[in-house]
Amino acid sequence: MQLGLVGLGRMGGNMRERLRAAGHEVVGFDRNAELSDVATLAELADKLESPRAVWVMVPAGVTDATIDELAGVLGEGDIIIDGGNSRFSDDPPRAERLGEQGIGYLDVGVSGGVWGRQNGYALMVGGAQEHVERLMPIFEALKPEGEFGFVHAGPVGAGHYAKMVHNGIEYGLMHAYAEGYELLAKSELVTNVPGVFKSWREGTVVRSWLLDLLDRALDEDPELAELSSYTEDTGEGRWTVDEAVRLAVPLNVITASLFARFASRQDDSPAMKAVAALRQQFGGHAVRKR
Ligand SMILES: O=C(O)[C@H](O)[C@@H](O)[C@H](O)[C@H](O)COP(=O)(O)O
Repeated sequence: MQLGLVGLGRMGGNMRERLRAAGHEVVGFDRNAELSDVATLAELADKLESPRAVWVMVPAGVTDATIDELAGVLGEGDIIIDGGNSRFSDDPPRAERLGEQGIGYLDVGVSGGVWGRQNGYALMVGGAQEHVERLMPIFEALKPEGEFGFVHAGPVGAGHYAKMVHNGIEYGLMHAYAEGYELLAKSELVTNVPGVFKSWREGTVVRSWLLDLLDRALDEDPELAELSSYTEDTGEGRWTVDEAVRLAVPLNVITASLFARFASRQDDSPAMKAVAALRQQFGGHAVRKR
């Protein structure tokens, strides 16, 4: 089938390749003319037969502006799919705005990163059944082969909600492996830390794709000596914790792993300076000066 694809960066560009390899006709647009198949969104709309489907794969900050611009060149019966990491609460107002023009909307949480082109992308979809059915050939081509990797999770917003929780789990899992790494690296007994992680890849209870990727990273740099510990986040973990607060769900592990990222950005901790100062005040305990 035909699909418009807006945003041809690391994710969108690879998705275009996977879809074309499956026989779909993809018309891609990107602000970077070198990546783009067409010069404007209007040209993209012209190249597609009605009713059109256009998948948006842009960074979360520019999604609404992109969708609004796109809505200006689409019309009744068309569908816009947002496959970026948008906050789930942005989806219903978007769907309502588009619905006033007769444009359908699906939100899709897409997981798989740069490996998706080869392994397929796990898809978590929110929206109306009739819209999901229309996009099924595209979903089939993008998803991994096999039984799993696709869910119609619920109405508009449910796809991004499922992806948000997925990413919260991702934070927690990564952090558990990371803490195990630090303890092994500090131990006086274990001399082959990369070897321990490698051995865990088969047969153990903790084998997983993230573990495989940590093994890969340790193959490249056994002591992670090249890296700084500074770790970014792009919002999904914060939204997960916001939801946990709203619903009073005790998200101990995920919250701790989010806060560990914040701590990773500090050269010095103002909070721990305050603790050191207080110990000195009440107990005369020694402090270290800078
Ligand atoms: O499932 C995935 O493919 C990843 O989760 C992907 O979506 C991305 O790498 C994260 O959004 C990074 O999120 P942070 O920047 O918050 O770690």
